Amino acid sequence: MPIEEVEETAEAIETMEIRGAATIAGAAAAALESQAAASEATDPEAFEAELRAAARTLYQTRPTAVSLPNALRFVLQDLEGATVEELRETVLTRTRKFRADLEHAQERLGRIGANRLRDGDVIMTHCHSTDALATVEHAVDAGKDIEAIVKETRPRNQGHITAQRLRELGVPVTLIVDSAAHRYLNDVDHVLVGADSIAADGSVINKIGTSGLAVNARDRGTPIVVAAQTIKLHPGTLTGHTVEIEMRAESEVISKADREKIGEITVKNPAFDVTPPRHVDAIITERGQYPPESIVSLMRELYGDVDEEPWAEPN
Ligand SMILES: O=P(O)(O)OC[C@H]1O[C@H](OP(=O)(O)O)[C@H](O)[C@@H]1O
Repeated sequence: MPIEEVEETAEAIETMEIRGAATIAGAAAAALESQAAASEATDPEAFEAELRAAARTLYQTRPTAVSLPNALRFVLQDLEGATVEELRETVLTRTRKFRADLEHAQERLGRIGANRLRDGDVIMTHCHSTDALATVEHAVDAGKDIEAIVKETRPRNQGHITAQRLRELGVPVTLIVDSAAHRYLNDVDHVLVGADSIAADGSVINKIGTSGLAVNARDRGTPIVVAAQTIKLHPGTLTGHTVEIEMRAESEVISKADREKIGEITVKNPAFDVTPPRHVDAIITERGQYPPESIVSLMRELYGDVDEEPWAEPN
């Protein structure tokens, strides 16, 4: 049985109290760290079984952001240690490293992404991405004036979080409903979004509405830039796996009362969509800027072919 803190983290990820691909990964690593620190296992097998159970609880929360399994894999792959204490030390060292790397990567990605933004540029955002905002923060720190048109991002309105963070950076914000994006793209220099997963062919899996925005941006000739640390690279897609798109509750889209008033309808609420590489101009990572079609080389270098899940129950 995982400790209470792991259960609480899993619940918070599921209900989106903890959300955003990078934040989810950091929280999952922190939960594994707590599990390892609190474990009272007396033999290595029991300790590893506890960690695997904790990882499974975290893994089952949301299916699309690959940063979550990438975090779990970083911590649990090929665990080394002959005693519980050695194993605990390995896990604690890895979880701390993972969390520190996460912060450094975002900082570095931000510095690289800021090079694309020029003084006076207007960006359009979709959803709330800490990686995307890191690029704006670095541009602002470098003294550039940036303005933002922020899509509200139905149904959960994460655009409000983006608007608030941008205001904290002193960036002037215009909030629009999602369907107004095409109208305002003429005023925009870059569409700037994050990612939950990036597939080997360079497809970007991000908040529902990203692919439509990218099509509109192409129509208007506005570049679309994706800010995504390398923990968003989905190594399973190297071996033919597809990225599962999370379907969320109907209640996020329509209230029970409204639904009953309308009569018999089907409601669908996919949380993400897939933007093909031809609609993406650049993917900014902490390792540099990549055309989407060449991201596969970075994926292979960093992850190789990953097929196993180190948190699976042993046969
Ligand atoms: O890792 P960072 O850049 O913060 O966020 C990446 C992505 O995670 C979010 O998903 P959700 O709101 O958790 O469904 C958005 O789709 C956002 O673009």
